[in-house]
Amino acid sequence: ETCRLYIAKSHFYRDDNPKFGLFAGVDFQQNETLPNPEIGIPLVDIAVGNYVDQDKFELYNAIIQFLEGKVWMSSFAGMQWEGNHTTTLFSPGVATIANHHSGYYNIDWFQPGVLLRERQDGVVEEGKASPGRGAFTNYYNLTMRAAQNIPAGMELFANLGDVFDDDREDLYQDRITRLDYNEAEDILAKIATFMNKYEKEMKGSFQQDVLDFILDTMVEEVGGKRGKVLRSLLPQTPAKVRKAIEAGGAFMYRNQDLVKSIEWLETHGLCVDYLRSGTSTIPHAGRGAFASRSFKEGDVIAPMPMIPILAEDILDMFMITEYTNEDGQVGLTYDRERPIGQQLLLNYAFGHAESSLLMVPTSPMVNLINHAPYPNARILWSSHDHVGFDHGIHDIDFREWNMAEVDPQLVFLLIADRDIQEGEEIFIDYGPSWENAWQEHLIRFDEYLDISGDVWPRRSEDARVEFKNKPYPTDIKRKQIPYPPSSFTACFLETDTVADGEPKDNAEGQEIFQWIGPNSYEDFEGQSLMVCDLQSTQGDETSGYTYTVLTRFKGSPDIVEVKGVPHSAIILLEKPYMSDMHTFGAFRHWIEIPDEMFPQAWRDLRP
Ligand SMILES: C[S@@+](CC[C@H](N)C(=O)[O-])C[C@H]1O[C@@H](n2cnc3c(N)ncnc32)[C@H](O)[C@@H]1O
Repeated sequence: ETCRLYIAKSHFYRDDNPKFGLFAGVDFQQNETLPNPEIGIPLVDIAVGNYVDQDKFELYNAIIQFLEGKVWMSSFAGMQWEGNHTTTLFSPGVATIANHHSGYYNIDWFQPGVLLRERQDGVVEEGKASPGRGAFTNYYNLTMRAAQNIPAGMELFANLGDVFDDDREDLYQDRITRLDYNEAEDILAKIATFMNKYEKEMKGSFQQDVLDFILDTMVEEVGGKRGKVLRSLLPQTPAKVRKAIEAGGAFMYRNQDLVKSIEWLETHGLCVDYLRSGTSTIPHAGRGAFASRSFKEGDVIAPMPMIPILAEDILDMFMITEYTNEDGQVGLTYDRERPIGQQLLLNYAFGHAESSLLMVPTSPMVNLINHAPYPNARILWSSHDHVGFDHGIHDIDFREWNMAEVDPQLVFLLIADRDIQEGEEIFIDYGPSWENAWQEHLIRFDEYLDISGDVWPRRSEDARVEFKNKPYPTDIKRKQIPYPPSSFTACFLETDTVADGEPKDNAEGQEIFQWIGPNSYEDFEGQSLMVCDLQSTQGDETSGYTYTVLTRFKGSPDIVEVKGVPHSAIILLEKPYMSDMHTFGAFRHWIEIPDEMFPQAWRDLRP
């Protein structure tokens, strides 16, 4: 069977910083989505502000800085309204294990996949309570796509976004960046056109003279150190110019070692493409991971590189109050006396009762693996050097790991515990403490049923199904609230001023704008999502519905009107702290690492 994604030693691998990377096992065409749509877990209001004690501050600060390198902007998954302060997105799989290259990227987010997702059958039932409500994430279908044609064997590098690159400008001052390469590609293209055109007239060494002249002139034009950098990125002989064009440009020509052969990946890498997502076969468990091929007992189903979280209580959540100091700056107070729960990420983390260390898996689909008391798979510490594993770390207290410099290499292997058929759901044993916690949760849930009955408030996802093809109600005097009480409408808005001759203000004196995009569903981005209030609707079933909406543009206090917003650009989302995962009493427990494999040096809580 073909393996579409491998983990192997990265282009950035160094003996003192053994990084692994993600590689394409097949060709991907530009804009093609990468396999294995993932879940996203919102991290809501995680902050050092949780920990005012000075002795803890440093550790928690280090944890947060480390995590910041692993998370994404919440708007990529349309989850920016989960909380009021700082929400970030953790998405395992491709988004987390692909490295970043300052000079290049070949994958980036395909945002509409999650923003316009439809309900996944059987995960939760509309209007019905379930002990699983709020215990697993409701963000799924997160995919990345090829930003260019990617040949089989190539390492994948993610686009961290222009904002991120701008922030990093200082950091890159001595490095070659994407912008340098872009410039080099432009020059190379011009050189190639010129040389093609005059190839016949230019004999022998004359070609070289002309190339030298072009390079000298261009470098002079750019000037200084950057000019020299640019020259170093460009092929220096006519023959090399031809080769660079064949290789796909200046970057690809200089970095041919980024493309490995499939034989190399098979020998030096591990496949991370043997699991698929689906609705779990266990009631109330949410989604699950299913085998996409058969396994023999003892086979590696997937390697599981783990992200460490050095203190479990960083996931505690508290009531937050805003205050304004004398200088008018707004700050947040985390009220440690008023805990309100724990981050959803806790349910995806592996831990041990005698330790405050948690670890979250990062490879594709493995976060979907559910618990069964008689499982078909188990975890082991990896001894595969393909994924750069450091066993020395077992002997060091985790609070002394040097995370600022080196990513700790913690890798489990998921092993088949018996023969497994293609299509079977994969289970591991989450351990007795998890099982006990779940049983206690079921008892509390029965009490909930006694008091509240088997009902659950409607959610935006329910309404998304209802209004897929039918117009949203826009009656301003709404006697009845047409949407679930926890939800609000948001619109993908790119706008322009109205055409000449049309009214520029409405009856309320609000400025009017015209909706201009994004024109295709593929281009919808979380960044352009704005809270919007639907005022009126035009059109019909055949022509399609459009809406006039009120909104506020980012950073402006004024309400404005936008007309011509199509039905497909409107989405229902949950208000801050109102989605299922914020439910008070929702199930929270980490997955237990078997005692015999949990290192002694990490047991900081041992009595
Ligand atoms: C690591 S996640 C597994 C993926 C999760 N099912 C999802 O849809 O994202 C762990 C969570 O899955 C659910 N879960 C896993 N095994 C379960 C089981 N045997 N019974 C009920 N819920 C289970 C619980 O909510 C648990 O906290």
